[in-house]
Amino acid sequence: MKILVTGGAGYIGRTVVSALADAGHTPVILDSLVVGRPEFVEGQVFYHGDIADGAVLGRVFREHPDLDAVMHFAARIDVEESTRLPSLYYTENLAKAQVLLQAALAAGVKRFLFSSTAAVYQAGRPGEGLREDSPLLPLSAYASSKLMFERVMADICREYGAFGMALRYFNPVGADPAMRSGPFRPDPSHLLGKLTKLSARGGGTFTINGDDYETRDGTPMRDFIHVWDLAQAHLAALTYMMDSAEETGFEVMNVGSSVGVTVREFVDTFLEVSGSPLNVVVGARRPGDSAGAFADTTRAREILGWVPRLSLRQGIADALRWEQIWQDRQQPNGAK
Ligand SMILES: NC(=O)c1ccc[n+]([C@@H]2O[C@H](COP(=O)([O-])OP(=O)(O)OC[C@H]3O[C@@H](n4cnc5c(N)ncnc54)[C@H](O)[C@@H]3O)[C@@H](O)[C@H]2O)c1
Ligand SMILES: O=c1ccn([C@@H]2O[C@H](COP(=O)(O)OP(=O)(O)O[C@H]3O[C@H](CO)[C@H](O)[C@H](O)[C@H]3O)[C@@H](O)[C@H]2O)c(=O)[nH]1
Repeated sequence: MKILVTGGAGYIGRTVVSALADAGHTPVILDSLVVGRPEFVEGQVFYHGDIADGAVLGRVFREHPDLDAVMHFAARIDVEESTRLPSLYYTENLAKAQVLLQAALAAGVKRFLFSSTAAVYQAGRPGEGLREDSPLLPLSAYASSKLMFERVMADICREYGAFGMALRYFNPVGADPAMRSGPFRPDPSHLLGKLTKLSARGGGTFTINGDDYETRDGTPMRDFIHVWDLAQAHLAALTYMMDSAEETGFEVMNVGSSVGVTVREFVDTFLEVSGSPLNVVVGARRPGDSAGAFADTTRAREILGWVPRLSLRQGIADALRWEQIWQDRQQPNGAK
């Protein structure tokens, strides 16, 4: 199958591009490189442009009249930034996504897969997994823009007789196990990114943001999903949409490991896997943080036949290995 992958020069999109190619599909990447990396599109079918640029979209759909589906990853993803610049997030993640969706439908591409997020949910009850019908409470413009586009998609897919799916990712970790892609931001704010950078520097102090939450050790809980398992969920979703050939529909599905891991447990696992001599301290809560929860992935298991296979330890190990490779690639003359 031939798939248009927006955001295919980014972390998750590029990893899915590799998974698609490994499975014998043909990815066509559309990315503005506003964040994504030119290295990730070398050797790929690549269109450099914005997802809402009519001229670029015209070229993509004219030159690839045989596209079977769109996988839409392109977005702004910084939660904190979205609280400062909500208009940017509604433009990029909602308004532009609608332009892309309608261009795809007008070109006759009737299967559309969208990257949504667990950030749309209200924090769960301790010990209970979040289901797709659990209460929603997006706390940032980022999360709201994702939830709003889910709804736009549901309505427009029905109007056009198309099939849409939104995958709500929990916390992706790791890298392509074949090391073709991985996290690349120089100054990551998320948990594993920060730990990995400290470890690469040979040590330092890591601060746990609060230990007075209602969890088993007081630190927030998250559900970490290996990015390669996440990529496999996209393949399963693609097969499912193709098999539903004549159907109009819209499905929402959680993609997580179904295992709740606290920040403290995560840090301990990281220290074991990396062997890094980090100094771990407890600081204040991060504003806007929640006690968190984990995914109930019954729907993805039953409907897509998808189950995660890779452990958190492997996610951490792959992230560490990727960090080394990525740093070396950024220093082509061997200078460090
Ligand atoms: N990384 C996570 O933790 C996470 C969690 C939940 C959901 N998601 C979702 O997964 C998707 C991919 O995330 P990621 O981590 O790979 O992010 P990323 O920033 O690495 O990749 C996003 C890509 O989209 C491109 N892009 C952004 N705006 C564009 C535009 N207007 N036109 C064309 N290209 C544009 C960027 O250049 C980049 O290559 C996003 O939709 C994100 O909301 C990510
Ligand atoms: O130095 C740090 C960094 C993080 N944390 C804690 O680790 C947990 C996880 O934080 P992340 O920033 O890694 O991830 P979030 O669960 O906050 O989720 C956000 O980042 C995710 C990517 O990791 C997704 O993008 C998601 O949509 C977005 O809400 C939080 O309790 C956070 O406070 C620390 O204790 N210390």
